[in-house]
Amino acid sequence: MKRFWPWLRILGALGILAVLAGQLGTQAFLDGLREVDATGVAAALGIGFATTLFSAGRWCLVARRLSLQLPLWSAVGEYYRALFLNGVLPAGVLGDVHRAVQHGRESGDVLRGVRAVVLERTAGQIVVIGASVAVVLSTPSVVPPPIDGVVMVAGIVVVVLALTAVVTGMTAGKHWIHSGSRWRRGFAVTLADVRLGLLTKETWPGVSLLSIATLAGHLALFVVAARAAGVTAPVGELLPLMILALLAMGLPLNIGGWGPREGVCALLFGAAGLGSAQGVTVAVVYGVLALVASLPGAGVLLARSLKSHRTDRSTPMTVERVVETRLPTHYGVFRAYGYLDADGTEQMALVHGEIAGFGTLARVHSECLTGDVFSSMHCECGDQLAAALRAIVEEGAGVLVYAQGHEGRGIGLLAKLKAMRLQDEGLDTVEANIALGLPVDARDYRAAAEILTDLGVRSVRLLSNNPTKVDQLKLHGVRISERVPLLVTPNDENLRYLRTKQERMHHFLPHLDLAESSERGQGLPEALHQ
Ligand SMILES: Nc1nc2c(ncn2[C@@H]2O[C@H](COP(=O)(O)OP(=O)(O)OP(=O)(O)O)[C@@H](O)[C@H]2O)c(=O)[nH]1
Ligand SMILES: [Zn+2]
Repeated sequence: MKRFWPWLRILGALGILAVLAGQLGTQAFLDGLREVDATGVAAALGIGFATTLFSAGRWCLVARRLSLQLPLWSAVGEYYRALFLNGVLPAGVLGDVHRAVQHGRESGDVLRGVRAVVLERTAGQIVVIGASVAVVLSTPSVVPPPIDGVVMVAGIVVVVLALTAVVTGMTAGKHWIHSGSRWRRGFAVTLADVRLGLLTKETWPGVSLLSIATLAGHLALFVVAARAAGVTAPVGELLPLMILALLAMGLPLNIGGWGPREGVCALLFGAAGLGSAQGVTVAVVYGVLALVASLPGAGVLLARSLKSHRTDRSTPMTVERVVETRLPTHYGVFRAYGYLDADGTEQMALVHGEIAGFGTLARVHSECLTGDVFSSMHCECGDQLAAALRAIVEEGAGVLVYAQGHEGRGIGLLAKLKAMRLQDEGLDTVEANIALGLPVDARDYRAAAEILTDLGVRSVRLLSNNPTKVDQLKLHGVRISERVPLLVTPNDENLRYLRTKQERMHHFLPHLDLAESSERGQGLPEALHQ
């Protein structure tokens, strides 16, 4: 079924267009294509910019609430590219799928990235459905059956789903967040994201306003299309028809929005006495203008592919592989690779099993003498090192790069010890570095990135909770297909330190919240431990 669905959509859209062409002749379509002039193109680009800005703003609001970084201008670029791809590729959603997965990968959390896009698009659809219900209730005379019925059913479905989400979120969701079952926990996390992304007072007013502004932009483009097609009816008379046409574009049976829109316009314009053929012409002009409005997306697509082509060209390596030897450990047997980096620092990587070039499970572990060797409870490095080696062996293959020169987040061992003393006196881990006149994080990831490349790793599933580490490795050309959490149980000694990492350095440490809300001493769900 999955394989046939895209073809079914295309066949559905083509079917609607063919029926319309059969009944009304192809003239209405040809008229539509002919009516687009320079003024129409300029209006489309201007309105398109405004609607893209509003939609991208909505995406930023939702994504940031889900703790994903997303600067507005990069969101605008991605949105443009998605609109263009939605318009030119079959199925009408591939651009959005690409945007969601890409952003999720860049943020190190694919599922969250996808949820952010689904939520912001859903918010837009809910506003269109709400406006359509308002049309049916206020001017039922312009909505012939079966369109009125379909709109009301859509409205009821939205209300029921929203109520179900709220009620389940307040009941099962609350308990399932602690469940041992991955599926239940996934469901609870999704519900929590729906609440965070759309329903809290920090998001819903902004998301609603931006969705209404986006809808207003689409309607303005429709009015431009109607005027270009020679329709002189007052805007007030046209708006209800256009709202319903926009709703139809959300139906799955379309190609880049084409198909249902033309069908619904033919029906509605016919019922309003404006002529079915005229309706199809308006819909076709709208389709062409919408495609024009998305054209900057083609520019973004080109610019991004040129950029990735450039970064793909290999830059000279600064690390030198010096030695390779077998290293049996308590966790399993590894191959140890010794390198010298550009500063002459000795580096080492451990490889287990046959690593695939893509999606390799990898850990870039910053050296921590106190944690890794002496099992210090001030930080969680030692436990993470053990958990990472265990996870790699369990996986059957993977890499651990032990990054020397990263001690104390790059400030060195003695400075770290001083920072730890300041923390005993009450400063937090960030304030302590600042008080010493040192950077909060001075780590350089170039050598680690080059070692991964040298070992033939093309993309990694990175064991880390640190978004900056993800960004830094990407900056040095490492492709990160997924960020895999590496959570270890906190103890009384490091809870405050971990909280600071969560709050001030934006590390993803959701288990701290779970630990706090679960009964004291009960610990964490076992599955959270790697
Ligand atoms: N300056 C300073 N460095 C510390 C402190 N505690 C641990 N470190 C160092 O922090 C480095 C680890 O960085 P973290 O920020 O804890 O974690 P991370 O490696 O960036 O993130 P993960 O990949 O999630 O483990 C190690 O090199 C430790 O030596 C501290 O209190 N002050
Ligand atoms: Zn440490």
